[in-house]
Amino acid sequence: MAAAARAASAARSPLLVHHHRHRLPQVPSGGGGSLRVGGTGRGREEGRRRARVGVRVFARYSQAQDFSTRLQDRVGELPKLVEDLLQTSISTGPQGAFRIAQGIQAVLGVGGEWLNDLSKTANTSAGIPAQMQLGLLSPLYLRRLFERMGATYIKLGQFIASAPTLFPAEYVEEFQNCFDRAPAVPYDVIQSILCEELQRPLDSIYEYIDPVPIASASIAQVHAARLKSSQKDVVIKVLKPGIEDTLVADLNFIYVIARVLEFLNPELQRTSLVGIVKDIKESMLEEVDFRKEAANIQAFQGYIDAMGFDRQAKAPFVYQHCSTKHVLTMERLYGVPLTDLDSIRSLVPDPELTLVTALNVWFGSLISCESFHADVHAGNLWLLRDGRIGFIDFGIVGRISPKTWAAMEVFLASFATEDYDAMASALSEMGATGNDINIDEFAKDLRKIFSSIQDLDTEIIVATARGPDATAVSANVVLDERQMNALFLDLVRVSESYGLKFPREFALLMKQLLYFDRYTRLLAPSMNMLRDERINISTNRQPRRTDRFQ
Ligand SMILES: Nc1ncnc2c1ncn2[C@@H]1O[C@H](COP(=O)(O)OP(=O)(O)OP(=O)(O)O)[C@@H](O)[C@H]1O
Repeated sequence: MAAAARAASAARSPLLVHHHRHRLPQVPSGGGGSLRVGGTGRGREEGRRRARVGVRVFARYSQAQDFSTRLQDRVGELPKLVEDLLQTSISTGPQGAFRIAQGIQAVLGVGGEWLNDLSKTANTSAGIPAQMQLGLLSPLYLRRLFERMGATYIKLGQFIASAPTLFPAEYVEEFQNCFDRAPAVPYDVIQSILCEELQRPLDSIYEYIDPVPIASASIAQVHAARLKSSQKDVVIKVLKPGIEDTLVADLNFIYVIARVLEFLNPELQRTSLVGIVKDIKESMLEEVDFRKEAANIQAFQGYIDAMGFDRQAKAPFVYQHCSTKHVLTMERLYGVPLTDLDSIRSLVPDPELTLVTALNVWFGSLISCESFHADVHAGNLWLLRDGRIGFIDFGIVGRISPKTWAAMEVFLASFATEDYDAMASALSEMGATGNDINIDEFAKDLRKIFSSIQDLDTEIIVATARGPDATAVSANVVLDERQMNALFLDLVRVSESYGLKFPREFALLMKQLLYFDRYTRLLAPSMNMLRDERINISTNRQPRRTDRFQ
């Protein structure tokens, strides 16, 4: 029987490779005798039942043995792990314990919501709905938990939403809704942060500061102000108090979890979990360093000037003398979002040219600027009162490698000409993992996905044309964004089913293109953004005057 059990168990579990080294456990045998598989009638049945029990017990035992063997193999790495964890907890300080307490509170809060929702479904015959089955790990409840946990997790949620190549589609979709609005910090607190950061009396720098913020998100709060010296209108972006410590404590906590998980399960090293966490940590800490944002703004303005785009576009001027790591004072831009068609019509005679300009400036930055603006949602891309395009919020920027951009260009050209074979080849090039890909089949699947675009956007245009009222317009815009995201997720899902794995920069780029696609449907419905000869996507572009666009 032992041999039979071992053979049966080995066939099921790949973990049993080492089992010849271990003694078999004592299997409970009921009547005291040894297990028998053979025999007749009830006896044979009983024998089989016991054998099954034996196999299960054996498999569990084997897994435990296997686990401990793997741990033993890694004992040598233990000192490094302990040292790493110690250093991390020292750099976290007492804030760590405070955040754990807040975390428990958040888990209890969302746990209560889950139980409440669960009790509502208890009277129905359908059982627990699929979206609740994973408890607090279900996308909806995890998103709510992240929102309660504040800045780090909201940013993490936004990272998940922008990385369909790394996370499951349900989570990517749900985290699109990650709400980044937070209660405003009282003005007297903001005032004391400003005094401390700028090291001078505020009335020597600013003529006035509006105590009511223009915006308050999880990380920063923005106030309108006027400079004393030049009487220029500015905005002051202030990092909220305690945000950096919270971020460090949270990211250290996430790092510790990732490090321990990887120690316990070396398989995870292949998914480079710790590497991903390190990258997230780095990019988040960059976002709270406004000197980086200031540098991004200045690099972008430098690119605008160098390319002769200064009459078409601008980024806000940064006032260095009243900016620090945690305070960013910049020129106040006045304008309307690119989705506000009525206001745009009142500012420029031809909204289509506005869009052409925005596209040329942005596409040009992909190759001619050290980084590109990677968050061109309508709140960050404005038509200014003087007819120029204003780019704001350079907290998230991307950098694209020449290899990805080369494949991306072929991808965009094939998209414009609806050449799905070329698109399949370009995507295979970009996400290549060495697998053989059936390009014909892949191309057919891509055609199916992209043929849905046309229907989806017509709705938006009709709704906008008929509804002069702004709320109707924006309601449609939200719907549009979700559909576009779904489309992109489809693209990633189908590509992955062919074994492709895209770099994150591809997802970042696609997301921006989907925003631009939306603006195109709204501002220039008859224009094909990828085929229009006024729009220069190619890397062979030469710097030139672009006055003809406006
Ligand atoms: N230079 C500027 N001129 C005018 N308004 C500005 C300027 N910069 C920021 N704002 C206003 O402040 C808001 C928030 O600024 P910003 O986007 O930089 O902060 P954020 O915390 O990254 O916000 P979000 O996450 O919503 O993008 C903007 O949506 C805009 O209304």
